Amino acid sequence: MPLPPSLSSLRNPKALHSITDPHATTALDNSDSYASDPRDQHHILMDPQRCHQDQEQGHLGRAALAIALSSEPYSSLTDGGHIPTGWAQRRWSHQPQESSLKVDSSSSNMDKLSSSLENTLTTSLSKNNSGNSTREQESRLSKSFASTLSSVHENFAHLQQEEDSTALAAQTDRLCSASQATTTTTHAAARPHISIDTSPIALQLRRSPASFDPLPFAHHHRQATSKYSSTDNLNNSSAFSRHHNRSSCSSNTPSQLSLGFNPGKKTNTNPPTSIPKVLPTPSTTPTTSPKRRMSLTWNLPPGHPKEISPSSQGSSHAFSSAMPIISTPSTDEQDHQTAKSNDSHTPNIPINLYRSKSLSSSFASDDSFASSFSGHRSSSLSATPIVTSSSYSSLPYSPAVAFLSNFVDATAPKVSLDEEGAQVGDYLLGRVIGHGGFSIVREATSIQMDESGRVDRVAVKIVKTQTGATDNDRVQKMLRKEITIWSQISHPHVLPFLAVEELPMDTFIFCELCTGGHLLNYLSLRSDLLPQSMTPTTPRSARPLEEDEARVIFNQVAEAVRYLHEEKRIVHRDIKLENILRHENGTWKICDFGLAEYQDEEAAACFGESLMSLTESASTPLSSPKCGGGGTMPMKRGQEVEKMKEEEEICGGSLAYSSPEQLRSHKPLRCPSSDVWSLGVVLYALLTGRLPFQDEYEPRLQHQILNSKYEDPVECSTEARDLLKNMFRSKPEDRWRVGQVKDSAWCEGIIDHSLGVVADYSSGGGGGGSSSFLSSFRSTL
Ligand SMILES: Nc1ncnc2c1ncn2[C@@H]1O[C@H](COP(=O)(O)OP(=O)(O)OP(=O)(O)O)[C@@H](O)[C@H]1O
Repeated sequence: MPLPPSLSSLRNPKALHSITDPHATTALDNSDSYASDPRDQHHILMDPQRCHQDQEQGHLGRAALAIALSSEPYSSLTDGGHIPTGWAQRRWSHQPQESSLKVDSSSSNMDKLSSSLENTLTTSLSKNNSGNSTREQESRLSKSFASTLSSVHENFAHLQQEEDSTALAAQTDRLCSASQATTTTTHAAARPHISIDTSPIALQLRRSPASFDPLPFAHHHRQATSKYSSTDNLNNSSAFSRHHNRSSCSSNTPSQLSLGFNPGKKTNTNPPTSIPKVLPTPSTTPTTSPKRRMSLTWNLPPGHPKEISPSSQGSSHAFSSAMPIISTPSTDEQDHQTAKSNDSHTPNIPINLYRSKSLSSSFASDDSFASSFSGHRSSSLSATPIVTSSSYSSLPYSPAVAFLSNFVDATAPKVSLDEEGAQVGDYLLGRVIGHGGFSIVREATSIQMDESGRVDRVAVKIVKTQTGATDNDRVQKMLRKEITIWSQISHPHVLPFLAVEELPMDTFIFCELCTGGHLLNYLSLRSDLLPQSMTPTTPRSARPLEEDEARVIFNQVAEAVRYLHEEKRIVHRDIKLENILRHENGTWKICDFGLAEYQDEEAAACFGESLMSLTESASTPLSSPKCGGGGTMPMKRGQEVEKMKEEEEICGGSLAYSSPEQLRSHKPLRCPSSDVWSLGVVLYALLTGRLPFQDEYEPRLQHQILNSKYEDPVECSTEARDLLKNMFRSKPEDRWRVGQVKDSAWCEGIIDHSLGVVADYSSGGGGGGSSSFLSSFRSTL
C-alpha cells in the first residue's frame, strides 16, 4: 500500500526527524521501530519491544542519526509493501547505508556522539520517570545536554567539511529537537505553558536568517507569544537558561526560544558560538497562512510517566511544543469532545487538542503507552503488552501526525479538483447550480477582491476530460469548439465568457453568474407549476407573461440572436427556455454554445477555424442541404461525407424546439432559420405559458412540427400572432429572418396601428407604465 498522501507528499521528508514531542522523539531514537497504524495511517506508532532491543544493543540514537543524515527520501524508508494486519510487523525496512551517508557512522566521532546522546537521553528519561526530579537534577540534565550538543557541534564541524549543509541542517534539527523535548518536558512542570520554537519557521530562520520573511508567520508569532503569557517561571529556570547558553542556543525574547546553529558556515571548525535562533518580534497584524498553522498542546495527568516534576503532582500541566501555532487552549471536556468529533482523517486539519481527559484515559487504559515512553526500563517493558492502535483511540491525532501535517505540501489537493472548496485558477468552487448533458455547473468565487473589496461570484461549467460517453472524443471536440466560439463573442444578452482552465481531469469554463435562473424556471415559478409543466410530455401550461413583459424578454433574446446571425455569422442551434438565463440585474442572456456552429467557411475563418479540416483532396463542390435564410456553404464531397458521418452522431437540441427542416435532415444544419423557429417556440411559451408543439407521442409531435400545426393563441395580440405565424413558416426560405423579427410591429411595440399606440419596448427598459392600458386594450379586442 502506498504511503498515505499526507506523508508521501511531505515537502521536506527530513522534517520527520524534527519531531519534537516526547513520543515521537522516542520513536525516532528507535527509528527502526516506528510504524504506521493500519487503522489510521496518519499515526506513527512505536514498537516498545523493538525500542528495548535497540537500547540493549546500544543503538539508541545511532539509528536516528543515521536516518537523519540520510539523503534518501522518506518514501524509500518504507517497506514499500502492503500494510499487514498487525502494525507491529510494519517496520521501516531501511537499513542505514554507510555509503549514502556523508559521515562514517562507525567513526569514533559518531560513536562518541551517539553514546553521548544516548546517555543523556537515558539519564533524562530515567530521572524524569522516577518522579524524583529536582532542580538539581534538572540542572544536571541541562548540563549533560549542553555537553552533548557541544559534542555534536564538534562533529558537525566534520560534517561541514563534507559540505553537506542539508544533512547538517537535518542533523541540527534532529538533535535540537531531542534536547528541546527533554528540556521542555522538564520545565513543563514549572509553568502552565511553555513554548519553544522548533518550528520549521525557526529552522528556516536558523538556516537562512537573511532571507527569512517574517510576514507569513506573524500569526504564528502572535500565537506563540500569547502562549508564553506565563513567563514568570521562565527566568527562574536556571536549567533552561544555562542549557541554552552552554549549548550555543539562546533566546532574544522570552517568548521565542529556539535551538540550533547556522549550518551555512562551512569553514568554521569550532563549535558555533551564536546561532540565529530568534524569530522576529511580532509587530504587525497577523497574516494568515492557515495551512501552515497548528498547535500541539496537551495536558498530562498527575503521576503520568511523562510528567516529570514532583512539583507537578496533583495538578494537570501542559506540555506545549510550539510549532507554527494556532492554539485552542481549553481544559473542559466539551472541547475534548469537539476535538474528537473532528476526528476525520483529513491530514490538513491543523488543530490538535490533547486534553488531560483524553490522555489520562488513554494512558490509564493502556499501560503499554507508558512503557513505550519509558521503554528503557526493561522491567516495565517485559510486563507490558505491546502498543496497539487502540492506545490512541481517544486521540484525534497523534502529535507526530499533527506535526507532519504541517509539512504537507500546501499545494497538495485536499479535495478533488472539481469539488466544492477546490481552487481552480483564480476561483474557489462552490455549490452546484445546474446540470448539462456532459457538464455540471457550479458557483465559484474569485480568490481576489476587487477595488471595492468585493469578491466576484461567477459560474463555472465543468466538463470531465473523460465523460464516460462512448464518443468522448467528440464531446471534447465539441467542447473545444464551444470555447472557441463563446470566447470570441460579446453581447449584453449573451452570457459573458470569462476564462478557461484545462486540467488533466476536467475543463473549467468560467462565465458570468446568473442568479435568476433560466426562463423556464421563471415561467414555472410564476404559475407555481413544476418546470416539467413546460416539457412536451405534459400538456399543462404555465401562466403566460403579460405581453409587454414578454416583449422585453423576447427583444433581448432576439437581439442576441441577431448579433450571432448577422455580426458573428454563427448559429446557436439550441435556443430554448433553459438556455436563457436571468442576470441579477434583471437582464436575460443566452447561454450554452455547445452546439453553436459557423454558418460558413468565411465565418469559421473569422474565428480562426476552418470547416475544411479534412485533408482529403478536392472533389466536386457541393452545397449543404437547402435551408432558408442563408447557411449554404460549399463543401467537397469526400469532406462532406466525413462531416456528415461525424455530425450525425452529435445531432443535438431539443425536439420541441426543432425546426421542420432540421427534422427532415439527418444531420445538424447550420442555417439561421432553424434558430428563428426555436425563437418562435420561446415566444409562444412566453405568451401562452405552453409550448406550441407538444405531444407525448413523438411521431405525432414530429408531425405537428413538420406541418407547422400549432394552436393559434387567440388571447394574444394580432401583432404577436402575426409574428408567430411568420416565425413558424414550414419552409425555411419563407420564414422571417431574425432581423425581420426584430423589426416586427410586435417587437417594436406597435400594438395597434389604427389607434396609433406606440411604445418602444425594444430596449428592454420596461414599459410597465402602459401595461394595464395594453391589457385592457387587448381585452376589448
Ligand atoms: N452562468 C450561469 N449562471 C447560472 N446558472 C447557470 C449558468 N450557466 C449554466 N447554468 C445552469 O446550468 C445549466 C446547464 O448549463 P449549460 O446549458 O451551459 O450546460 P450544458 O452542458 O451545455 O447543457 P446541455 O446539456 O443542456 O446543453 C443551465 O440550464 C443553467 O440552469
